[in-house]
Amino acid sequence: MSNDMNGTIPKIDFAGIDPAAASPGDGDSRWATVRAAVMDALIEHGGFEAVMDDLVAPELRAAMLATGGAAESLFSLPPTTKARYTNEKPHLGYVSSSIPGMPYETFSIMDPLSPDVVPALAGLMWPDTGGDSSFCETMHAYTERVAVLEAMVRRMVLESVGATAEHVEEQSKATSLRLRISRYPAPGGAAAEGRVGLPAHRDTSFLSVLTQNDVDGLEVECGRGSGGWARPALSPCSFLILAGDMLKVLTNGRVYSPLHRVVISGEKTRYSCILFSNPKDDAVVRAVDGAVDAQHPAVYKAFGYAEYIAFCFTREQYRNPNKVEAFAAVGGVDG
Ligand SMILES: O=C(O)CCC(=O)C(=O)O
Ligand SMILES: [Fe+2]
Repeated sequence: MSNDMNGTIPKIDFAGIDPAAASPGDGDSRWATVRAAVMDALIEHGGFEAVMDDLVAPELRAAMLATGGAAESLFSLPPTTKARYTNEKPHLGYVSSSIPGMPYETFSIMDPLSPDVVPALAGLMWPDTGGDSSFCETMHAYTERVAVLEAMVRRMVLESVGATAEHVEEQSKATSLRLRISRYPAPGGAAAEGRVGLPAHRDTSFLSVLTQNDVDGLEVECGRGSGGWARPALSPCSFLILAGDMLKVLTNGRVYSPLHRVVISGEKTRYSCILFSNPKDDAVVRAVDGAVDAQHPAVYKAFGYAEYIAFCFTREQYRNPNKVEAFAAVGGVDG
């Protein structure tokens, strides 16, 4: 697709980190080592591949993403059925791309761990059976496991910029999760070079944790835009972590929010599953106290997340790759 595909992003092994430990604490040297690697990767590239063998059991992963799994069963429904999953917000619910040559479809599910949310989706999709219980169980179990990794990485970042345990806790309460499941049909021989499945953009989230079936496609800019593009080949036990614009704000600009895109080639349909963490709509987003000092003056003004999202969806801003700078940079746009 691009002539600049020579980038790489770091791979970080989470072995030895116990996600069940309520309080890994500063005395835990393995935690501190992984935390330092996470922070370096997010500062340098805004993303990394997390390898965590025991986070999601192979059967659960297959039930979600393999042939016949929850993602495939959802997208196999007739278009009129899928279209029932609507939301008044433009980025939520079921969306199919209206761009010719880009037959991408996605379900964006707000608060996927709230007990009624996935059953409500299943009830709309399979009204005759009142919702499919194995679908609901798979979606819930999968999201719960990936959320453990998301919370760990967010905590590592916050600790790295001086947040106290209370602040980490407070920040968690102001965070909501969104699950996005997407399908990118195989272009087949017609697109030997690859077809853009999703144009380059930055995520508005704190963090995005991505898994996929066995079809690669995600490309990430490296080195804060100066290191070429990487196309990580994800293994079944790896998770691609990307920082979004809101994490950049929390860390007072230290963490980078990389451009990324999806480019599809080959004969096999790609399914991806992304867990996003975002500020709640009524949250005020501002840098963590410890991230602002004499050496690091505030880069962004504090702002309401709902106002920011409304700004992102205006016609003028929709394609702007530097929305957070346009909205909240101290002293105007500074890139
Ligand atoms: O589906 C993917 O691989 C990436 C999608 C993405 O970047 C997004 O939904 O924000
Ligand atoms: Fe994205």
